[in-house]
Amino acid sequence: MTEPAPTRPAPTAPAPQLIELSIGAPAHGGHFVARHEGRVVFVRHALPGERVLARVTDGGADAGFWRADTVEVLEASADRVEHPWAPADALAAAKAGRPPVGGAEFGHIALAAQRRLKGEIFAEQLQRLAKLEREVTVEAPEGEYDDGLGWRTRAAFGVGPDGRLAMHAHRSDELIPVQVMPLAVDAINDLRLWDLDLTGLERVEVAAPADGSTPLVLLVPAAGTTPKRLAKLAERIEPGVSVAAWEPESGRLTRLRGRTWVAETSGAHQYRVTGDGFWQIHRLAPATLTSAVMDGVAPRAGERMADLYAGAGLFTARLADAVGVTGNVLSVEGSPAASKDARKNLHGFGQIEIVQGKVERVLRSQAQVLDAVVLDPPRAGAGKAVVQAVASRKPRVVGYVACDPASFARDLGYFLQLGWKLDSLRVFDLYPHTHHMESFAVLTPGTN
Ligand SMILES: C[S@@+](CC[C@H](N)C(=O)[O-])C[C@H]1O[C@@H](n2cnc3c(N)ncnc32)[C@H](O)[C@@H]1O
Repeated sequence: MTEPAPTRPAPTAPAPQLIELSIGAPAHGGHFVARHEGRVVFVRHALPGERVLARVTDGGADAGFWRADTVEVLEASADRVEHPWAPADALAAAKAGRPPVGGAEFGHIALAAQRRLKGEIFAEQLQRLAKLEREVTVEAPEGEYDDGLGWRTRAAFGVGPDGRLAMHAHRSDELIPVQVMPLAVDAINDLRLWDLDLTGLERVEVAAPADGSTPLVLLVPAAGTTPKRLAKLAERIEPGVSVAAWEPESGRLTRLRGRTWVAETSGAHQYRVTGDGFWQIHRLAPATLTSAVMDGVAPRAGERMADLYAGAGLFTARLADAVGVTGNVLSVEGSPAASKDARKNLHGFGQIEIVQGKVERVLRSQAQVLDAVVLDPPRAGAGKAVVQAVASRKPRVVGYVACDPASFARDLGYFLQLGWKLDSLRVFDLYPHTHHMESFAVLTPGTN
């Protein structure tokens, strides 16, 4: 089952506040399916086979389904463990009379069971959306800590009305104070942002490269905050860290101290990533995914390739190394800032053509023949038009990196309809303690 679309008709009558439920299968989106008087309830913070008391967070007499958060476990699964992060622990939060923060909704599940459940969810999406039966095993990235913590090189925080560091509850505007975030790398926690009075900010975002190079703190000002106040705030942040003011609506990025970008490393390459530009979040993701892409697509010297949704050029550089000076890599990225970074990062390669623009438009305007294509779209996936445009270039192989099993399965369905087959699929647990996962599929022309 898939997480339902966010918009539903407004309920006209209130649901009971607390209900007792028997928990069934996992559903995509971090929920588990239960039924109450015949109605489907999507329950968070539970486990299959459990009996729980849950608070209805979204429901009404005429609603097609309800949502609920577990507040007490009446019969626990053997896979239930102590949550590693108190603000995200639903049971502790219920006792304290507040909702849990989002971002670690699988923390109550043993890591091995998290991966097993993710495999089941992925397989269900394949079966439902691509009509493909396949068992899915979820791999831990090589070098992962055994507690699955300390992986996030990027973190975004809110600021509470008292000026303290906070995070949002799931699907809510409510801000819950937070301190140490155990999912983050040490360099983020070492900043001790929770000690600061952040009044005047709406949000703080931190990027801390896995190789230990200088972190960047982005201060997102609340309306009316003066440049003087931002400069004062920047002074209070640990020395040796870059600080910039960032206004997401205008895209304006103002240097307050150090640089407005971080230097990331993957293999022999260095990448500049400006502001909130995209970089894979797990400290091991760049190596894990690059190695999967290179093994799966096996680029050959002299080939013509495309790296679509290329970001700062993580895969482009490695593909260019492999095809060499007689080959060619078309690197397409939609964000002007990320594309500018890619231009800087890849300027040493004569065989790379960087194009800034939407993939769907660029593919329409370029008639280049392609031997192989790598695509790594955002959560919404590539969509039918891009799949058709890619397949029409008749590449020998397509490598599809995906962070959402539902949009991937939908796009895979389009490839299958066009006479392509799924050669191999790897799913990686690059978001431990959350319901998210990352996958890499190798697709080739021909039928399964
Ligand atoms: C999941 S990230 C992958 C980036 C890169 N492959 C990496 O691993 O670092 C997706 C990228 O696609 C870009 N993007 C989103 N929609 C796009 C579109 N329609 N056309 C081109 N790029 C797009 C985003 O700006 C983002 O950089």
